[in-house]
Amino acid sequence: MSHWSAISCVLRGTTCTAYDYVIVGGGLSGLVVSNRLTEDPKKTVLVIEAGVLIPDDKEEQVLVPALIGATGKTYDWNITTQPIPGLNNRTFPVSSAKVVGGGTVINGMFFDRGSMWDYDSWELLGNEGWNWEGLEPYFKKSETYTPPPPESGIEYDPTTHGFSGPVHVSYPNFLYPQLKSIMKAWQDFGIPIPRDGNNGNAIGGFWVPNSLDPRDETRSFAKTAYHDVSKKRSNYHLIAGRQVTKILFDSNKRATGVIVLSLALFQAGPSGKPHQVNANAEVILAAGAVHTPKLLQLSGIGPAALLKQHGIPILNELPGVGSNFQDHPTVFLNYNVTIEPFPTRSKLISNATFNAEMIALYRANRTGPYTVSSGNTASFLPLPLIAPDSYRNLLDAAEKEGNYLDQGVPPEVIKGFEKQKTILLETFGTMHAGVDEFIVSFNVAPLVALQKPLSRGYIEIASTNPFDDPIVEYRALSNPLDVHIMVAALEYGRAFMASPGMALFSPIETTTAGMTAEELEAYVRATGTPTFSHPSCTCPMMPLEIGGCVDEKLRVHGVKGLRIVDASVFPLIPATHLMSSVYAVAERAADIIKGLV
Ligand SMILES: Cc1cc2nc3c(=O)[nH]c(=O)nc-3n(C[C@H](O)[C@H](O)[C@H](O)COP(=O)(O)OP(=O)(O)OC[C@H]3O[C@@H](n4cnc5c(N)ncnc54)[C@H](O)[C@@H]3O)c2cc1C
Repeated sequence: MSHWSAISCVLRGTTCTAYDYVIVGGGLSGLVVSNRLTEDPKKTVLVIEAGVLIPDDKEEQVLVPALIGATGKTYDWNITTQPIPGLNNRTFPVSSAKVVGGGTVINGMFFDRGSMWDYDSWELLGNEGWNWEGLEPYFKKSETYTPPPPESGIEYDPTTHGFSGPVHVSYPNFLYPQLKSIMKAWQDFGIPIPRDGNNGNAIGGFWVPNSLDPRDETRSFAKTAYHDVSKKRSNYHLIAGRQVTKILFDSNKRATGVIVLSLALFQAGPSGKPHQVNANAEVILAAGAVHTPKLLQLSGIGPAALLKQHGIPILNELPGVGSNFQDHPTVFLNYNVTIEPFPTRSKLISNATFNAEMIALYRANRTGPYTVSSGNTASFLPLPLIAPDSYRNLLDAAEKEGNYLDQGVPPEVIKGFEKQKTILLETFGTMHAGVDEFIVSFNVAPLVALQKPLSRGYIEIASTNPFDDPIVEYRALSNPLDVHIMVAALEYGRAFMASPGMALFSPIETTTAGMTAEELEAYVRATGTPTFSHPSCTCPMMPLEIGGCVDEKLRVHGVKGLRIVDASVFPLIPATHLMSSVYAVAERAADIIKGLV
């Protein structure tokens, strides 16, 4: 179908057989890119999302910040990891959203950015322009930032924020008072306190805003921010509840369209005819870090051995597809807080009367603890700060050791990892890289999350059935340096909890009390998790010869008319929660596709 017949088809409002751009995945990145592309009324765009479009009247659990997690697994793919040897062969649920809006519908609304080095390291891996300077304009473009009120005492840097973008970013009008005491204790303990952690200086402890609309204290997410604007445009179509099962190519390896199916049609066999949609310009993958590699592999793009194993004809051998999998492993320290502050989130849940009063307060005035989602403070700490006496030895040992990659990893992927490792180890010895996220929440529960893992996992298809879950092999803590850093982070966290600034809570360490470093390692392996809900990096933006999947214009190596715009293109996971970075990457991707970058 030509461009002009596609236009006349969308004007009739029916689902067409062809569009200029077909976008797979209506999550965070898919909704950003489709919105920006449909700014040009001459371009037609179809977004295909496997999950549902939540009706407006069913949204309270999504919109009310303190109800995060209330939808359970309703809007998730419900995949389970493979047993993880580094975590005592335990399995875990994989955080992967399945709904229009993707992760932004169910996430913790934490809205922070990494440090400059997090993004500059992407450029060092062969991606010109992908650095802090190149991304800051897109961080700004995506947000409407509402500064904290002066009486909150929170400082901010106006030069780094955007004030007219689609996503509302603000602080809740209620801040748990204990967070101020914890922030003061961080400062007294020697943790740097930058003025605004979102201005590229995300080293130390700082206040973190949320993806929160301050006009009514509700979640601001990709559906409200981007889709609700796009849907008023006649050149924008979205189909929900349908899965893309294959990308189609012509004989010149140009992506020409996709096959769309529902599970019911798939199960109906030959009588359940799949739907084919053609793309006149490009197919754009925005299916997220778990599903983008799966779809490429099903379509004949991936490691040759894997495709052969499943009898899939090789369209384009691309060893990096599904490799380089990263996330932020986490572990809690356990404390009894003898002088417990009031309120806490636990009190909200356990005290039915107080809870009823607070939800009523929120419904009536949009104030109180129900305006708070997952939190408003975090610290990102470099290795020389948390392990001043041992960091040099740890890095020297890691440099000499092997790569701890899985057996059979293709040579290109090994080369890419070695390059990443050199960059990481060099910077781990400086104050520029946050290796440990240390949170002490409003429940005064300390948690550490490893920010820059050296362990690498992978995503692989389990079969040729597109409705089968992919194999999610985390391989978390397979590299010993990761465990050493987590143990150092626990020891540092424990020293902080015993510091004078925390005495007002009188915290008493429980399970981990008195544990040696060896015992703490066993504790991490027995109780840690592989994820902070940040799966990423599985189709990295890097040159082909070092295991990359996409080039710096986000084009899939070796084929035409196919790009990736989601969290899978990060070459290295940044030391931050991922949402604002995915927004910025998707905004930049849209400008690249428009030819503006
Ligand atoms: C529970 C949870 C909590 C989180 N908390 C935070 C937080 O507090 N702060 C923060 O910064 N980040 C957080 N994140 C991370 C952040 O939300 C994600 O990094 C971000 O949403 C990733 O965007 P994406 O576009 O790559 O993928 P997604 O937003 O996941 O979108 C991908 C979409 O593609 C669809 N899809 C997949 N395969 C197909 C197919 N074959 N056909 C059609 N559609 C398909 C999926 O259903 C999904 O909707 C959290 C994530 C989760 C899941």
